[in-house]
Amino acid sequence: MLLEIKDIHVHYGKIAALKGISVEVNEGEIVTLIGANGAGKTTTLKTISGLRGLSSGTITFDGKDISKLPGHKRVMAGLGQAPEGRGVFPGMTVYDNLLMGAYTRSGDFGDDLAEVFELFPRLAERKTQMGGTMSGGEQQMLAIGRALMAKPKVLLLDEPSMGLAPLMVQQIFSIIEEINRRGTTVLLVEQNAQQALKLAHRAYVLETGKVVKSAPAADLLDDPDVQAAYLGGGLGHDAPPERDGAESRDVPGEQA
Ligand SMILES: Nc1ncnc2c1ncn2[C@@H]1O[C@H](COP(=O)(O)OP(=O)(O)OP(=O)(O)O)[C@@H](O)[C@H]1O
Repeated sequence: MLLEIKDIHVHYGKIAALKGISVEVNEGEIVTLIGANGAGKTTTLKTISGLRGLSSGTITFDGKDISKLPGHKRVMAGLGQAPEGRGVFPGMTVYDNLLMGAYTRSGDFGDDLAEVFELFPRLAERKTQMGGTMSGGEQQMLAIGRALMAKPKVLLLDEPSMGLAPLMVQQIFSIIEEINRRGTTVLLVEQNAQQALKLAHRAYVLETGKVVKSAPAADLLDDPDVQAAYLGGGLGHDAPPERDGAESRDVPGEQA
């Protein structure tokens, strides 16, 4: 197992946000955490990346206990993050934003930059544009591209679909699938349960700081409780996900 979160408890002051969450991520998987607002999804991700401290429990990554490691050392160990709200540096160019993602590395990263531009042709076109003037979807691409520049083993994604038009959500999700196909493990937090369950291999459902279900994502798409609570009251799903990623490299230039 590549990443194991075991029985973590996290507090904001006296408020218990996570009450014993356990999540496992195997190498090569896309795992998603879904749940209502306030369930603890973002807090789980922040705790894994080191932005929040634990009250108890352990986080093991690549065989090592990283529970007490500072955030930048977790990035160096191979945990990359595209945070909620994207965190793009608004006054820096797209190119410089991407270089910031490689700050933990030494040596040549030209090949990685070329790969990011291949995955996101839009970023290549807009290299010299200021990050803050990019559209919402483009900023999401930039945040993911920047995280990839650290060459992560696991990519942590916090609500990449937030605020984006459906077509842009499709594009971002097909690129995430392609990134995974090329070898990066993904832990995805999503409000958009339908899309997340179509993309992921396995999923955990969080409610008020606890895991209430975990199963293969396809099973949860068919689960009546999950449909009622998170999938628009049983609208169900349509076509199965594209798993070959064939279309993800020549994404048409849509605005969010
Ligand atoms: N900085 C904070 N201070 C106090 N309480 C917080 C803070 N951040 C989160 N919480 C609380 O912790 C709980 C979990 O929040 P979290 O943001 O992890 O949920 P979430 O599942 O990601 O929700 P959303 O989908 O709305 O982002 C909520 O009750 C929230 O109010």
